Amino acid sequence: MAEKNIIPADQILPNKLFIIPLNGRPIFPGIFTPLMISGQEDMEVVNKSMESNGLIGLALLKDPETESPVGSELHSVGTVAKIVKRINLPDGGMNIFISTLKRFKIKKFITQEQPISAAVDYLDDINDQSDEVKALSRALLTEMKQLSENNPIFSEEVRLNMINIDHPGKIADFITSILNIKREDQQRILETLDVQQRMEQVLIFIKKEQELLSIQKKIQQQINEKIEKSQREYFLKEELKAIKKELGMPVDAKSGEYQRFRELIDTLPLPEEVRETVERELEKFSLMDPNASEFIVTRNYLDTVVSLPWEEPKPEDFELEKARKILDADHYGLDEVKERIIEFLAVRKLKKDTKGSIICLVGAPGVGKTSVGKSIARALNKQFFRFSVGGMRDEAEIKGHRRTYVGAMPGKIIQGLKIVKSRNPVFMIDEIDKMGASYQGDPSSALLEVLDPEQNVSFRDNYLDLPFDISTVLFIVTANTLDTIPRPLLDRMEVIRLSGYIEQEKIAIASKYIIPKSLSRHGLKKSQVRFTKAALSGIAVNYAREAGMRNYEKAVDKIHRKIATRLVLKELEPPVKIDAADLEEYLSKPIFREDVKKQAAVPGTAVGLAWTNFGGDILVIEAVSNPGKEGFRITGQMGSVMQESAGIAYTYSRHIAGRYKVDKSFFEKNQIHLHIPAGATPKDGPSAGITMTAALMSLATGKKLKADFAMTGELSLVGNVLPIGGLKEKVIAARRNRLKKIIIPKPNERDLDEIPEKVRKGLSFYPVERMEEVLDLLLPGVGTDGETKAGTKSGKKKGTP
Ligand SMILES: Nc1ncnc2c1ncn2[C@@H]1O[C@H](COP(=O)(O)OP(=O)(O)OP(=O)(O)O)[C@@H](O)[C@H]1O
Repeated sequence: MAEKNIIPADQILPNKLFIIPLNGRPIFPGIFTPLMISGQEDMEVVNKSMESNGLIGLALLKDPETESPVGSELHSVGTVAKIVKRINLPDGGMNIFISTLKRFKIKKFITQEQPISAAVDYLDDINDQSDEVKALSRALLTEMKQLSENNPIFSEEVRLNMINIDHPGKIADFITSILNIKREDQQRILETLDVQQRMEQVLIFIKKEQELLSIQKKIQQQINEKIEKSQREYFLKEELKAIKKELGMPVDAKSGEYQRFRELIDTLPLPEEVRETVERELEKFSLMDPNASEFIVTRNYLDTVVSLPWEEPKPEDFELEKARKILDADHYGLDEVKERIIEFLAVRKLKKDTKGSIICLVGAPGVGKTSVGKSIARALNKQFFRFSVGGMRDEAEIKGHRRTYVGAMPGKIIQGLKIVKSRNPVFMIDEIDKMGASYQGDPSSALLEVLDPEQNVSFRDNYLDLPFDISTVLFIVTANTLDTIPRPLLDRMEVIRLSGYIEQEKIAIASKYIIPKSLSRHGLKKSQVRFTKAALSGIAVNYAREAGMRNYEKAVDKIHRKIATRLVLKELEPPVKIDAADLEEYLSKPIFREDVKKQAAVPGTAVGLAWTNFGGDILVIEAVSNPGKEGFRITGQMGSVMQESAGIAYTYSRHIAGRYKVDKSFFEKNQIHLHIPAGATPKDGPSAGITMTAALMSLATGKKLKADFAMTGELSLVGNVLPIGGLKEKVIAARRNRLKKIIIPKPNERDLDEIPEKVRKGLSFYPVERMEEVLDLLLPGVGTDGETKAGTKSGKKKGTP
């Protein structure tokens, strides 16, 4: 205790002190710090005190802005300091190092004006030994430690300093002096002599500081994260760019695309008008924001333009012999078709000018139109592209939409060229006979533009809006019938007919082409399945009696599918033999069981031959009578021409009835009903005239017509038999249905030459000029002699026995 009161001689503190006003913050006792002295009066104070004891008083100005302060403007509690070192600065100022010793309180000013001097009392800490103070100082130290750990401002040195301070009051003083607190608060702490109170105040400030610090940290962290993220992205992007550059890849999507377009436009042989437009578009593209919707539109447009085959096509190079071989290899029969195609190709080779050639392949579904088209492409060594215009109502499908429409696309022609990447491909346009028209324009006129050699040199697609020469494209169009093809289109085409197959041909096509193709489609080997000839013929007769091969192909596929399943399930052992008797098991009951001859075995029925979109077909016409009022009724979806034809048949039958021993009142006392079964299929045309008359006459006479006969021919009102179309198809149909005797109009006799020998074989043809001749053949001996024979020279059997 005695030791504590011993004070070093140089620290015996005087009652009177010169005072230096501080405008910053108060300086607490127990601190060693530099202090800048700039005012003249203050320097004088320093000098004076240096000459005596070296002690000065430091007191805080109440208002930091005070210019030349007087004593009363100072806080009354200050700190006495010992000047340790004085350094005079070259600019006339002064820097002193001071060690602060103790608090004082101004009792009275000796001089109010500067240099201010005052009589002072020194103040001691009070209440600094209690347990609370000890606890508080521990708490202070802990808090401070935490604070300094989280904040680099409180350096290591400061931390050490604190640990070495043993006096509780000094700990509080030291912490206050380094905390970031307002000067007034600091002054208040300076004035607090009760150590416990002082410490409590300081603790609050530490807490505030900690809060501040944690907020600061949070902000700092957020900023760091943001910076880090953007920096990270930036660096990654830069790195990616560098990698791409190294690999020679485009550096960003847009510039990559731009570069690609640029290179292509520079190298492609574009016509002048095209080049100008494309350059303009590319310029626009380069200035566009990649996120703008227009950007995609322009990019797609440029992409379409540069993807088109602008290069002049190489001259056609094919050998006729080779072409023939390819056609032969791909197709069975079709000799006439192949011949026509070879002729067409020969002219092409001689003429060198390949512009404006259009082949139109007409025939029933499945007769091989598509496959012939593909074969032509193969023979000419050209790309093949096929699209259908069936049901098309909008000309934009052919000519494209204007680019102003959302989702606009080029038409089929340009799309096709883009796909085949060749200027002289074969384009097959299917179902040209089924094109529609609507308010969206007439696709047939657009097609005319495409096909017309005068116009297609500079074909202009709406989307592209640039001329493109498509005259080097070889167009092949297909149709089931020529009737509905617009005349101007038809005039420009070279029509080649495929007329359908007879049983023998179907069997040959099936075994050579359809079955091998179907086998490989079903993963079967040739050695695993064997069809007998009877089976092949059974399919043709009972399941696929139409002109083409479609249903035949489907039937074969069905059989193969089932075989494949059974082989996998090990229900069958290869090789599997398919005979006629097995067909029902694989294909269920036959579709065509009923024999035509049986259908037509009652009076009032007659077998006609028809020619529809599905090829040639047979037509059984039925008539019945009911006693009652006279009348005539027709059913069976007849078109208007056919209805007229029926009317003529009725009138003419009535007219000649008397000559065939028909009761005079038969037509007056009976209602006659004429019907064509398969009523769901629309039928039209005049060629059933003689058949309807034959049916009515059979009804009227009550006699069956002679079996085995089929017929076709238009009937005029006075009984002449007029020529018809599609004879070949009709004959094929008759043969398919095993009808051997065919009555045809005499003028059609010349068409018989077109019918291949193998089709005609075994058939008899009866060319006729008059209806009476027909009836002579079908109802022999019924007509009154003399009258019926009138004018008959023909009606004789003609054909190959
Ligand atoms: N003479 C033939 N020689 C070889 N295979 C043929 C012959 N005729 C038709 N085929 C085959 O018959 C199937 C049907 O022919 P394709 O698809 O060419 O008929 P299509 O006339 O184009 O029919 P659609 O009018 O329905 O398009 C094909 O598998 C085809 O190879």
